[in-house]
Amino acid sequence: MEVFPSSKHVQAIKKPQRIKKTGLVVVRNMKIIGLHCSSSELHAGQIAVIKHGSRLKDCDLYFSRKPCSTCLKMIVNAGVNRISYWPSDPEISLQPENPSQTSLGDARLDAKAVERLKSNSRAHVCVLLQPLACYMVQFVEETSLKCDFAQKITRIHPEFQRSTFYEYRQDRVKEYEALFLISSEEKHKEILRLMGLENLCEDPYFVCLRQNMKELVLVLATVAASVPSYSDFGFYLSETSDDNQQGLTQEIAQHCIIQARLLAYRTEDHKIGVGAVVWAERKCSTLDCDGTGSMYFLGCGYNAFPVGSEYADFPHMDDNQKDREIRKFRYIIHAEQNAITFRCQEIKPDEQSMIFVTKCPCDECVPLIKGAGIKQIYTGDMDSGKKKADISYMKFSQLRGVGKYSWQQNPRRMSPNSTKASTSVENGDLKNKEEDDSGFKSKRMCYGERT
Ligand SMILES: O=c1ccn([C@H]2C[C@H](O)[C@@H](COP(=O)(O)OP(=O)(O)OP(=O)(O)O)O2)c(=O)[nH]1
Repeated sequence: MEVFPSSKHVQAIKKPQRIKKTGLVVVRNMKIIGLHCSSSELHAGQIAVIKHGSRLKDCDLYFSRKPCSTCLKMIVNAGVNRISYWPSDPEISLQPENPSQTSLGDARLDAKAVERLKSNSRAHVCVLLQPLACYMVQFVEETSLKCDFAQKITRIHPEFQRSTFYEYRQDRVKEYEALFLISSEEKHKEILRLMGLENLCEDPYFVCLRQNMKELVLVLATVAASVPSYSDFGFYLSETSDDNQQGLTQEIAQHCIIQARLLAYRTEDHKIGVGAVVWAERKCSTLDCDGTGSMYFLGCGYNAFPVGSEYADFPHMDDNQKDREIRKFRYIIHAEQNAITFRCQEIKPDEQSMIFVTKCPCDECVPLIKGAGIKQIYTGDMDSGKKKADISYMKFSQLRGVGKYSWQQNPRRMSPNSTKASTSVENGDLKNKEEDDSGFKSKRMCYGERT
């Protein structure tokens, strides 16, 4: 969340600030009800209080940094159940070279106050960092290379398959390591001690902790590399879309589809994981106190059997297995279906709502998305037009009235000389040929940034 891209509007009015952001996930009864990100004015915990108020009672909060005393006192006061945090530099930085205005002395005082609040609060404040399952990194690597987004690039640029993918991943690893890890082991230990985590400073606990943190960063980077800003690929309005609407920037669209890809790993279908995230864009920008800007989270889901069912309750067979009676399709709840069922807010008809889904929505889901009032779909369309015995993907291309942003090569760049290119729709924007040519020069433009 903390790497949620700023909207163009925000970038234009605010000078870029070197603030290390904090991400926060709010969970109630095992369901995500909020995804937040600190802004230049507010910390993530403060944003959660503004957005959820006393509804935070009994919620579990997951912070990407240990919250400061200002945030902690308010969320403890709201009656949260558990606060978990990433064991690196806390919200008020304890790194001496940090350019923030707070002095190291103040940061130490705050760390002490946080410890006091922690020991006197009913909420359980802890580090939740389990070792990854065996082969998880390898599994994520293989499935990332096979996912619809990487596959579509590979069809046109076969070199992407391995070498370029790994180059992309390496760039992401560097970016995320700078954000989430402390390179010096000694400095990391010192910070852990100041945060009251001296028990993690001894080996083998310290080595294991750093190893787990590195592996998680690698998983995140691998998933992110499967939806890269590669060549002229991006989410562009499908030819069959009749909507002339404003799409998101490529950066935001890619960020949200990466969230969906991460969710897909929670699947209960051992053959394929599908993830879906629903966001909406607020009309009134005065309410944008969250680091996610005018975007706010509505819901998310992944493909799984009905809530409460056990592994052996339902069949797990697929289309390739002969006996139709014992196939999974009549039982499994699709990612979009879970996202819509467990949404935490209403879908407002006058606002732009959008679903990000890792697989082309099937014939069960297409009418559901439209009926729910979702205005845009961001997805891969590799399965579009496939007719199978139990699950088909015929309705997506026929869908009207919903903006379909499919992962593809920029349609205008594919035929720069054709007359169609001069009036084609890029993320809903009608542009003339002059603007179009400037898009070739500017990477931002060709990725469909809004102007
Ligand atoms: O819009 C959709 C479509 C499918 N799914 C899930 C349901 C199911 O768990 C899986 C089915 O995917 P698919 O159609 O690709 O079938 P498969 O299991 O991969 O079998 P096949 O080999 O026939 O492609 O994807 C969704 O969550 N949303």
